[in-house]
Parts: sequence; structure tokens; C-alpha cells
Amino acid sequence: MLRSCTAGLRSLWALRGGREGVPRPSTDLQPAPRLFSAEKVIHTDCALPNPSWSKDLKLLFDQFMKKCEDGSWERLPSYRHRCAQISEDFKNYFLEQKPVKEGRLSQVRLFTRGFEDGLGFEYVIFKNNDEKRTVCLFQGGPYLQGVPGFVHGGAIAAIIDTALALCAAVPGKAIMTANLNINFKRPVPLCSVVVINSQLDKLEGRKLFVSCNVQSVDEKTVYSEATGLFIKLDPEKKSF
Ligand SMILES: CCCCC/C=C\C/C=C\CCCCCCCC(=O)SCCNC(=O)CCNC(=O)[C@H](O)C(C)(C)COP(=O)(O)OP(=O)(O)OC[C@H]1O[C@@H](n2cnc3c(N)ncnc32)[C@H](O)[C@@H]1OP(=O)(O)O
Repeated sequence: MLRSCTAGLRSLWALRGGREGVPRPSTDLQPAPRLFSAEKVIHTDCALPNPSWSKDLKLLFDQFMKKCEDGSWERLPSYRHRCAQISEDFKNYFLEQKPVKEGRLSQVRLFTRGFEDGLGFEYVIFKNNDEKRTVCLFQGGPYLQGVPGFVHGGAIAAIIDTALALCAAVPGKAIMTANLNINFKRPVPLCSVVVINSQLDKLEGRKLFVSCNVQSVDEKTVYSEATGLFIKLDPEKKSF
């Protein structure tokens, strides 16, 4: 399975010219890339199928897109580079936030979107606002290997953190992970597809308590279980 995955990815890499910044092939769902002249950054929604997606991932994606039709679920777009609104939300909380030199701004990438198609994190998150839960469909590519043949625990933690953050996210508010607890129960095979079901368990002042499980597509295997605590940042504390 791993061999076919890497062979497919090699031809994909060649197809894409094997270089950074090449936009994904367009699909009906994909918005036209926007080019910001100041930073020359292409904003492409990465939470859409690309040729590296396995049959399982595409099938599940289609099933969830159907659930979106009545408005109960929504697909959350995801961008490799800076998202203006999120930057705006966080800007209010950080004093003189210039951790990255102006010239390197175009290199900044969301960690989980920092790999070429199919090599790292391929995922899409769907949210049900009424039920306060999200479902993340995740395929961990060959660059995420830890123990041979399996996804690195740090990569699993990163995708869990992302899934939980988006479950806890409050529009227009900045939140950060304060605590993340993971029980790794079974190793996740590289290039397989797993489903991360997250839910908001409790809201207590600025604290958002969330939890999730990571399951196989057939729901027979529970790979991990996790809980997270996210804190809404306090504008009064503006001290970072
Ligand atoms: C997260 C982004 C979501 C945005 C989504 C929108 C669009 C999508 C775009 C991209 C998706 C990206 C998703 C990526 C997610 C990645 C998230 C991260 O990894 S964040 C990075 C890791 N986290 C940090 O670096 C945080 C470091 N810590 C802090 O900065 C601070 O500690 C704090 C968490 C900000 C809290 O500090 P603050 O001063 O504001 O709070 P208090 O200390 O006063 O605490 C308030 C309250 O909470 C309790 N608390 C705090 N920490 C803990 C803890 N670790 N365990 C338990 N309880 C804790 C504290 O006791 C207080 O409780 P009470 O009020 O009852 O006294």
C-alpha cells in the first residue's frame, strides 16, 4: 500500500512541476486563486480533493458534502498561507507582533498545510454548528512517518489540535490551546484515512473543553482519544 502511495505521489509531483507555489488543479468547488500583490501569495482552499486523495477520502468527502446541502453541516475552507481574518482576530491580542521579518512573510505557512499535495497532511473538516461538533477526514502522507509504516505521534497530535481548535473556534474571537491530552491506542498506518470526531463538551467563561476520537473509516478501530482545553484570549491581557 505504501509503495503505491509513494509511486502515485512521485508522478503527482512531476505533474505539478515539482515546485512550491503551484496552485492545485481547479475543481468545480474551488474558488479562483487570489493573488495578493504585496506578498505574492496565492490563496487556494486546500480542503478540497486533489489527485493524491484516496478513494476512501473522496467517498467520505462526497458523503459529507451531501450533508452540507441542507445547511446542517458546513465544509471549513483551509488555506496554506495567511488568512486575513484570522490574522486580524489575533492581531488585537499581541503587542507589536512582528515575529517574522517582512521579507519572509510569504514563506509563512500553516504547519498542517506546509507540504506538497499528498506528502503530508491531507484533510478536510466539516462542522455542525447546532450539534457543536466537527468531523475531520485525514489522510497522513509519507512525510509524516514516525515508526516505520505509521504516522508520527507528533503529526497525529497536530491534526488533533487542529480538529479540536476548529471545533472550539468562536467566530471573531482568538483562542489558543492551553492543554491537550492524547491517548494513542493503536498506530495509524501511513497513507490510510482516519476520521476524527470532535465535540464541544463544556463552555466555562473563557474556557472551551473539547474532546475527540480518531477512528478507522469502518469505525472498527479507535486509534486515539483526546481532550483539549482552549482559552479565549483576554484583550485586557495584551502582553505577549
Ligand atoms: C486556535 C486557532 C483557532 C482559530 C480557528 C480559525 C480558523 C482556522 C485557521 C487555522 C486553523 C489552525 C488551527 C491550529 C490550531 C493550533 C492551536 C495551537 O497550537 S495554539 C499554540 C499552543 N498554545 C500556546 O502556545 C498557548 C500558550 N499559553 C498561553 O498563551 C496562555 O497560557 C493562555 C492559553 C492564552 C491562557 O492564558 P491567559 O492568561 O489568557 O489565561 P489564564 O492563565 O488567566 O487562564 C484562564 C483560565 O484557564 C485556566 N487554564 C489556563 N491554562 C490552563 C491549563 N493549561 N490547564 C488547565 N487550566 C488552564 C486557568 O486556570 C483559568 O481558569 P479560571 O478562570 O477558572 O481560574
